[in-house]
Amino acid sequence: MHTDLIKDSADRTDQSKPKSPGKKVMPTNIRQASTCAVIMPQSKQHESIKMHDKPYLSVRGLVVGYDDTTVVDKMSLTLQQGEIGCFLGYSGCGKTTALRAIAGLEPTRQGSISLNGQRLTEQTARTSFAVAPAKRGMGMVFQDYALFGHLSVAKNIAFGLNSWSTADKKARVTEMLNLVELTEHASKRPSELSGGQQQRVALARALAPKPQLLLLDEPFSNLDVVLRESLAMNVRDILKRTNTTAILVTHDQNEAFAIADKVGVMHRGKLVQWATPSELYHEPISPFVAEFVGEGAMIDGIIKEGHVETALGDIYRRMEVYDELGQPQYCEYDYPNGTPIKVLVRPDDIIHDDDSTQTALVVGRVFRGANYLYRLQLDDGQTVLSLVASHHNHEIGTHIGILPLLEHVVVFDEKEINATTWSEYDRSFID
Ligand SMILES: Nc1ncnc2c1ncn2[C@@H]1O[C@H](COP(=O)(O)OP(=O)(O)OP(=O)(O)O)[C@@H](O)[C@H]1O
Repeated sequence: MHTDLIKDSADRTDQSKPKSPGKKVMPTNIRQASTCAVIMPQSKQHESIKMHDKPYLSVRGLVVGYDDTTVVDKMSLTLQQGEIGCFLGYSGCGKTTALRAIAGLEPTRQGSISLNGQRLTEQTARTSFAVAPAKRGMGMVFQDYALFGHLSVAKNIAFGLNSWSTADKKARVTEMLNLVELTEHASKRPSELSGGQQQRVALARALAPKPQLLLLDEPFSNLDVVLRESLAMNVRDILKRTNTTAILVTHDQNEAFAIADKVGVMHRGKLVQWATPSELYHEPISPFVAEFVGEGAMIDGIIKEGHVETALGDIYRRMEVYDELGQPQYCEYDYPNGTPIKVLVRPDDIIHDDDSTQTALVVGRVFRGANYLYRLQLDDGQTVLSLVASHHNHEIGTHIGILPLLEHVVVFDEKEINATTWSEYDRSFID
């Protein structure tokens, strides 16, 4: 509903609308949604700004399946050169199949893939062709690294450089060893290295031939959980230094957020949302994404004139609206009074404040080192989460003061299919 194009002719350039979403100014002329231009989340806003930049990687309507089962269902995404993308989702949702299809290792049933201006595959009613995997200029890093156990680290890295001159090959291997900080281990066999070091050899081997696109399938899954996030940051650093465009598959959200510029949440073969980590967290497009990415709670709300009533208090609404150039505008939404909605409340939206008159009952807590994650019950029985510095140690069964900061919330309509990002009005204009 709200994410669709809404017809406008009236006054797209109305000067009464504030131009910055951060600026707390109430529009003098509150209007209905039907008089506004385009309503879309910020993720789409970025897309619209980049609309005219030709993407480096473009996947359009990709369908992949086995027998009569569709495993990847109309996947579309783009990446600019040097960007790192990631497929994130539960086991069996189709991440690896999508990656393998991009590599050309799985036949596609529909759709097209283009990389660096070259069409790699296209399956339509009229055309059907696919470039062979070896000719796609892609590198792959597998879950088990697939290193050659009988070859040294240096020879593993040189493996894909057969067509290079001896001098160029030597220089490239030296450069790669340096990049992944394994120079002193050049003559060792993979079995003499730690898991993290083996993973870096696999990365260096895949990067050595300068692939146009690097594909990484769960590259950290064999490693210590504690090390994964820092290794993911390390890999990101290497990819950024070499301006490598890459796609990674993982089911670990922290890993995805640590490494990727764009994360695609997959659910039952569909790419539900393709956006930056911050957009996924703050502007999830559906309740599935909201619940899958990050922690939080959905609480009930009801539309009333000028605000939304919730158990945490009233939220005064201002829906963010973007014109066709992606510039923020403001607009009233068109939910009628009395419409029930869901409001996404993240743990950082609920601030603990001993002086607040609003309180909630502590019904659970998890120690997280620097923080406690408290589960708090509101007066009407609904629960929310709150991140509180760990020196505030409150027992289960006690009441603590809370200050809800619902200045920027995501709401879902009653059918739970449409998300809208709202900012709060400055209440002083309304009181
Ligand atoms: N070669 C195959 N033949 C038939 N079905 C397959 C084949 N490969 C995968 N599948 C099925 O396709 C679905 C998606 O598999 P895929 O490996 O892409 O999922 P995934 O999201 O990568 O899972 P995981 O995180 O467990 O690796 C699964 O139901 C799987 O059983």
